[in-house]
Amino acid sequence: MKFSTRVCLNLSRRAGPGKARMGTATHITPGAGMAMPPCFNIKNAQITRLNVPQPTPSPVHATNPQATMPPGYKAEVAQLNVFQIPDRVTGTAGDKALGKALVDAWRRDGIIQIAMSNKQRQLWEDAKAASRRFFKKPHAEKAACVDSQSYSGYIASGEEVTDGIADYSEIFTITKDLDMAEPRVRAKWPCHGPCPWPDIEMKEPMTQYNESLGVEGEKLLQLAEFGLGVAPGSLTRYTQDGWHHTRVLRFPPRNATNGKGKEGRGIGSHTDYGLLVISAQDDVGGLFIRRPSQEEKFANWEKSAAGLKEDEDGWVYVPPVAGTHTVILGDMMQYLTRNYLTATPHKVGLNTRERFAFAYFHEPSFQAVLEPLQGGCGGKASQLSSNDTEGVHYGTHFTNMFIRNYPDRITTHRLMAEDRYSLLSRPELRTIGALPTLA
Ligand SMILES: O=C(O)CCC(=O)C(=O)O
Ligand SMILES: [Fe+2]
Repeated sequence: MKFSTRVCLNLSRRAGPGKARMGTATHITPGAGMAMPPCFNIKNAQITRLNVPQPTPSPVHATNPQATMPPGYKAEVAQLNVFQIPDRVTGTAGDKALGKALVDAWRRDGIIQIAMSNKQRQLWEDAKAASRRFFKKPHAEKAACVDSQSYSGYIASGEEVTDGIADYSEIFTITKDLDMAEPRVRAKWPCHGPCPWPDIEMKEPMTQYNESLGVEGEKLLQLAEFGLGVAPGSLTRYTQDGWHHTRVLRFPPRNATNGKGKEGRGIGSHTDYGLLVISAQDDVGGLFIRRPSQEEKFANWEKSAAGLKEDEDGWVYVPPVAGTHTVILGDMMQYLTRNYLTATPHKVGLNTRERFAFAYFHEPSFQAVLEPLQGGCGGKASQLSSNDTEGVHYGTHFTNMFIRNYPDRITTHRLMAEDRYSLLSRPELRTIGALPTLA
């Protein structure tokens, strides 16, 4: 069987692996015309004393955040602190206090909000302009952006399925962009291959924005290590050559869909699969999350959490705040911390206007075999399931997710036809493990 690297066919489906839940916000109401984001409340005072830089001023998108909530949804409205992340994390007292504040906020709210630097803000504007340009292209041109070896490329509205229902999101996925001569591509590693960029106008700004988020993701992991009380490197050892990837997203207005999904639903409830999800949204509004809860248990790497509590109460709406990224947690963070930090269930509703967003996934290496952290976590990490003795191979978790999400995509057919899946158990695909003893 022959495969071209680019084809004009895309039948992807997101059948399932988990998504679901949300966080709480903290509590300063931004006033109309306020120049600073609603930042630093109680913890703030403490952070300021420790010389953590203040956030750059950025206006909130809406003077009434509630007003941006998609119609037909009922949820509490989050009012999140905006944390300022330093240019470098070196282990100062300020870094340690900030790490603790971030971990506390994730445990309480399931989500944090961080200020973009001026540079990042420019990169986000450029990436957003490129996204708008791309999604305006004729369908055939977008649909040609598919690759038979990687899961990078275009997914039309209604093609991805979460928990059995089509999502209305239109997506361009960017995984590690590896050319055909790259040894892992030549060795036919699952999911490894080129990104089928439509043009340089898309490639350049997206690549630059993603690289900047990669730096942010590493700093957040370093800070999280302090906050968790584990040895430096306990998390970042897994992200050498991390399998970071991005979903560039467009959501149609609720009254202009193609009828394949469910009225008003953008993406169904799910958790994402790696360490951190750093997101930016425009001023339209659509994201909901669930706060961590003792009552809501899930382990998406074992059993799909897709659809979790989707139509139940308890959701928190995350209104757009200009000049900020939000950061939620993925399955591997939950696994590593044995439920001390839990993956954040979330979902997206359709609004009256089209909405553009980015979700950047800061991930372990494809080759990483993760094992739960030893120590730290305030001594409160819990038992994982009894069959957890071998750790989790991230590359297998990722491949399983994408096969399940896109069973009809050319990439899945080729992976199966060439028996690439069996390579996942080879030692050369499992070269990054946990240190024998940590902390
Ligand atoms: O649109 C958003 O804000 C989030 C998108 C999302 O959850 C995803 O792409 O997995
Ligand atoms: Fe997500």
